[in-house]
Amino acid sequence: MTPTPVSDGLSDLIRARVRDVPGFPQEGVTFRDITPLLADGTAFSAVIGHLADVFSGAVDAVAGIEARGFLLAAPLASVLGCSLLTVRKAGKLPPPVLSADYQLEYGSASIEIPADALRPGARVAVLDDVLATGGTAAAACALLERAGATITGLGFLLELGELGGRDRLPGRELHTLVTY
Ligand SMILES: O=P(O)(O)OC[C@H]1O[C@H](OP(=O)(O)OP(=O)(O)O)[C@H](O)[C@@H]1O
Ligand SMILES: Nc1ncnc2[nH]cnc12
Repeated sequence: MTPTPVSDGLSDLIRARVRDVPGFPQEGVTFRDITPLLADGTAFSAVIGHLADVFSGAVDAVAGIEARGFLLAAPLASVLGCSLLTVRKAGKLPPPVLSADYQLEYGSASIEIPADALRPGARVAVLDDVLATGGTAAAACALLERAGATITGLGFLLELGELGGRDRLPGRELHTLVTY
């Protein structure tokens, strides 16, 4: 993949458009709300353009993690002209599925993909809005690898550094646009 530094302008724009909400969804958590960024077409296009530069020519599929990961993965797959794969919360997909359980910063959950989602060796980029504890992304990578994927790298709009998500993803190529 192309090493693609995030420009100061893009980094500043993202920070300006992310709203911090202390105490949501529970005491002790500061929620990073990306909806103002999504509402700014210039900022959102710049984010997708940056991710396209990072993953251009390096992937066969982009996997987005439900729900907010879809918001990045779908436009990115469209720009790259590659497959879009949706990694869904449990119970949404018809069988046969592959599943993985994981812990969140505020709860636990399961994700699923269709059992025949990928051809063996497919090069996959995993996309999500936030890297927090890394549990979701680690589970998604494990699940996709069970389905035959080669994980090219992971892309995140935001990384919450103090939650140590990187440590759950050793040896993975991580691309985060802004770190808090
Ligand atoms: O690094 P982690 O600690 O695993 O947390 C990151 C995940 O948490 C959020 O999803 P959430 O499960 O809140 O779902 P949503 O996208 O449907 O809002 C976020 O969109 C990531 O998927
Ligand atoms: N603090 C946070 N803000 C937004 N999304 C999150 N996903 C996990 N932790 C989060």
